[in-house]
Amino acid sequence: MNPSLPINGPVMALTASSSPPCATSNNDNSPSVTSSNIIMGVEYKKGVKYLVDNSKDMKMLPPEFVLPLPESERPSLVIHGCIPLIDLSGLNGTVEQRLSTIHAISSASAEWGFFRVTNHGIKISIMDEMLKVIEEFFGLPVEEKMRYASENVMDPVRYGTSLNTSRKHALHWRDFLRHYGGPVPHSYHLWPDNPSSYRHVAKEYLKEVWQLAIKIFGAISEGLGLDPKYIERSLGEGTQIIAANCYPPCPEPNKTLGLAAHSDHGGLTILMDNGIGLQIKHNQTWFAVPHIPGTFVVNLGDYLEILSNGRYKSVEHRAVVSADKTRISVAVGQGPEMTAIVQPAGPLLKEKSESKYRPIVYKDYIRGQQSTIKRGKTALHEIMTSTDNKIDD
Ligand SMILES: O=C(O)CCC(=O)C(=O)O
Ligand SMILES: [Fe+2]
Repeated sequence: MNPSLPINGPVMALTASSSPPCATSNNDNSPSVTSSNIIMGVEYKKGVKYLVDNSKDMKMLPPEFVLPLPESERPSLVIHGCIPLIDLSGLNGTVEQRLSTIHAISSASAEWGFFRVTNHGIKISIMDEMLKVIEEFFGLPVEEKMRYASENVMDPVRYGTSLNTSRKHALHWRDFLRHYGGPVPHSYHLWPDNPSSYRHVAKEYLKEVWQLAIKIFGAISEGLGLDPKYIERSLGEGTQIIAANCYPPCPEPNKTLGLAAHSDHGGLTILMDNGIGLQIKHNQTWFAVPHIPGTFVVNLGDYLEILSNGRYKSVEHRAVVSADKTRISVAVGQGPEMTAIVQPAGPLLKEKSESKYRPIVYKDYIRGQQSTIKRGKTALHEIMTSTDNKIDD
């Protein structure tokens, strides 16, 4: 990568299910997990689904999962509606339509760091197939999933639960499968081979998602006044990471989270799911993201916040859980190649001293961000303020 490089639509009515939260808190890191790996007689590292399936009649949330959330951060304290929705077909339309779509993407990126897209060009059939193989994966016997178990955050393929189980932290109600994708699928031979169609379907899906990301990166580049290929070029060979999440039904959903508040490390995360659960923080308020089949949710990650020198903000988001439904989400992050130096785009700075972020190698940033049990945007704030390039975890 070149070292100098590193959402508008119908606005729905606001309907508050309760008053909006106002305080930000990232304090979900109380060390409440005991050194034992056993919860209710079950090895919790095998996953929340395994725990639920093997603890008869779980009526209360095991204390290890109780997150010390202040009242204002409770999952049910959320606003519904008002999420930007962008019709991407405008990018292939007339000059006016293109400009108006680019404008919509720029303003959503600046105001929300988040938007939803329709007419994105990815067939519904491949989206459905991808969701199906992920559902099948999480439904496999635990021994099969544990073939991919790893606590090393940099391993190319990982099955696991909560955040980072090598560190003590209050547990999160979530199992995950993560692995690298394309654009060059180096680790393809390590991807799950069960279900048997997994590799084929995931490869196809990840290729399509990468192309969609490149289209949106182009619009974002133009919106920033950069060459349309600027961000694409900054990615070099690029890194794509899929994080598929499974959130089983939870006995006391208001006391825990599937995934605590965080921002993603890459440029753009493109996400689909099979139900509601994603929440995003906007103006210090948590908004519930509705589930609209056939559309994608697009999150701006830290890489774009840094590249834009803070003009666009990576969105803080979290996943809440439900009392009666299993939710699956498939989040795919697109970022630069691992050795890329992440820093603001040269053409956006008149003087070097205008840079608000210290340069950092992308791999080091991911390692720090994934290892930390501090949540929110702590990793990003640390590279804004620290005098060295190390993220303190
Ligand atoms: O499940 C969700 O909606 C959020 C997933 C997510 O934020 C992630 O995997 O980074
Ligand atoms: Fe995320």
